[in-house]
Amino acid sequence: MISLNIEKTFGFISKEKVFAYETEVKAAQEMLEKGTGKGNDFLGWLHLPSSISKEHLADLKATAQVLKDNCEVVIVAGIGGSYLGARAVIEALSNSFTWLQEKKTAPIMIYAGHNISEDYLFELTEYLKDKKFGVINISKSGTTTETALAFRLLKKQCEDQRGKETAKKVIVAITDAKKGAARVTADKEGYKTFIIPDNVGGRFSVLTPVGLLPIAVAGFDIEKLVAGAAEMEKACGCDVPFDKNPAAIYAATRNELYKSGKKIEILVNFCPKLHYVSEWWKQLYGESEGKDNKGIFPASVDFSTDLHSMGQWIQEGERTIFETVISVEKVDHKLEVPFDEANLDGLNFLAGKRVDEVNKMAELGTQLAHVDGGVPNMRIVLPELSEYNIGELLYFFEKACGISGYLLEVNPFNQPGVEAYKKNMFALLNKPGYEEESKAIQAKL
Ligand SMILES: O=P(O)(O)OC[C@H]1O[C@H](O)[C@H](O)[C@@H](O)[C@@H]1O
Repeated sequence: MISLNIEKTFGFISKEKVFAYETEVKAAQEMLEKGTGKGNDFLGWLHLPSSISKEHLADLKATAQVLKDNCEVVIVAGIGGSYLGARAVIEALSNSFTWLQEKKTAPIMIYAGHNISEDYLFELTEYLKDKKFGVINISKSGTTTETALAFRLLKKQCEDQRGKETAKKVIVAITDAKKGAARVTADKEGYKTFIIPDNVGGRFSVLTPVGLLPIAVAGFDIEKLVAGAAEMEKACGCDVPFDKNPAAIYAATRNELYKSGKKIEILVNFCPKLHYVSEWWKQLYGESEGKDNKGIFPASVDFSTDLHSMGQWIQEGERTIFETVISVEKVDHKLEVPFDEANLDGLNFLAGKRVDEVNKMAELGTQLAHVDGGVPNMRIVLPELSEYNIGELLYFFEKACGISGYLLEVNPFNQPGVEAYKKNMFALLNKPGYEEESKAIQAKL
């Protein structure tokens, strides 16, 4: 089971102040449970893990098998909540060099629809020219420009290369039950589809087919992932006392730190496979809390890599930051530092030690240095990088985010600010229906 340690924040905020949140956190928990808070039509994620049926998982696994059997490469087309969860889990669990391995046990997973780079899309379509590829087209609204544009290209290429019949088999759509262009296309073309429930927002959708299908295609055990999340659903439940409830403690601690002037939270890992877990976490907290001119700014670093770049800022820059470190207790493989007779590099003091021991000392040394430098530090320990532990971690962050947003008194489940750039982009591109906006924006240029 994953665990949370907040001891290293106590030099900056007091334990009493954190525990003083107990009543407020309870109220936030009850608002989530009873659906009486802001954004209460988006609470479908709350009891999602415990409500996923065996039949649903079997359907996802069967579809994943069709893609595995018929594709060397699968493109996950989506943006924001429609791709980050899948990518976070897949990269956390995959071999670091999976796409270079000769013997493949699952299709190569590639992501698209999360940018509008012509070079990215050109190079992708070039690469796919001699590949048997399939596409998972993911969009809750079904109208997101980035994803729709990539899918238009990929659909055409898949049909041209593999024929309409095969394309129908290897293209899967995950979208709204009724609305949106992705739904219209899927129904017209006869694609296999999965529904994103109305009451689950994009950034909370990793345990819906949005995350589960790509994760299953990549060869990972979605039953264990869901079981881990369900375990955490229990551990963070409304009935669990404050001092035993990790989501409650995390939400309270970060809000108290925020009140004390720590405006930026940096999510830290010492394992590059967790890079996209941080990207997922940034969307979860950034879109949920950054509104009404409030909210902790969620940032992330990969250590020890970024200790050689951002380390200086974190150690001695403006003291408005705190860190939340994700630490992985047990690594998957064993590699010892070899003894070298000549010792030209002077590394014989490490000979015989596991590489992970060196990494763990880097981690401990960093924590002590940053705390000494004025950076409060929280620590989340994952026993190992497994489906089960990752499932726990995802739900822990989701639940804490719901509580934290209510503590901050914002609606954690909307994202009105995201529309501003879209409106301008459509006006600049003369999208039908944006005639007035087009005129207004042209006048500004
Ligand atoms: O799934 P979609 O409707 O395509 O949305 C994808 C993403 O883009 C939107 O603009 C929102 O900011 C995100 O919350 C969402 O996850």
